[in-house]
Amino acid sequence: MSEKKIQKLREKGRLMSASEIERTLVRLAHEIVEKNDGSSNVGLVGIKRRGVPLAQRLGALIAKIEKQPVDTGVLDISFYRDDLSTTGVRPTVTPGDLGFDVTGRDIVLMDDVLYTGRTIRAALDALFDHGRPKSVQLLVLIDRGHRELPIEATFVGRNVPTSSREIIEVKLREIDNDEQVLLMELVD
Ligand SMILES: O=P(O)(O)OC[C@H]1O[C@H](OP(=O)(O)OP(=O)(O)O)[C@H](O)[C@@H]1O
Ligand SMILES: O=c1cc[nH]c(=O)[nH]1
Repeated sequence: MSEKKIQKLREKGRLMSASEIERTLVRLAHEIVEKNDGSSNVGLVGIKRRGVPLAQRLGALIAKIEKQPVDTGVLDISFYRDDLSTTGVRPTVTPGDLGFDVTGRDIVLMDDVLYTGRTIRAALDALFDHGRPKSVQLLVLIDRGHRELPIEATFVGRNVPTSSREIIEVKLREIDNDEQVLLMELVD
């Protein structure tokens, strides 16, 4: 969960190309099916924004593997973030439409980058306002370390050890009109 400050960034290198992202998602789709003994009770939930295309793509891949559709939903955590002002009046949270009933389901929550874990903490709050899943697993395309909360991913596209001056930029064609993962560095 980054602070939206203007920061100068320099590209250090490309971590994943479009085809590497695609191959990684194929592997992750197989891992989800293997861990859940199929997909009949699985529901995929993408955290807005870049978790959403990941959930849609994994849904399509799993449907192809298992030959049955997979429920896929969207979680908007904007009102659940702990970086909202603590002095002002907090908005009353009304969960938006996730897309399907999560109660009793094996939910695979997903996002592009896992860093401090604060986005996922907020997402779990938001998810449980929608219902009570049987289990929640976490999938991230990139785990860059630096956790501030006891959160770990069940499925990881790639582990990328980073320094605190580095930033991972995931670009997905549905949102960014580009498809790659870049390692960036803050410039003083
Ligand atoms: O583990 P955390 O420290 O919470 O960081 C991970 C989050 O940071 C990014 O979102 P960001 O808030 O930067 O917004 P973005 O979707 O506009 O990139 C990323 O998409 C994750 O959701
Ligand atoms: O490096 C980071 C950290 C949090 N979120 C990102 O998208 N990249």
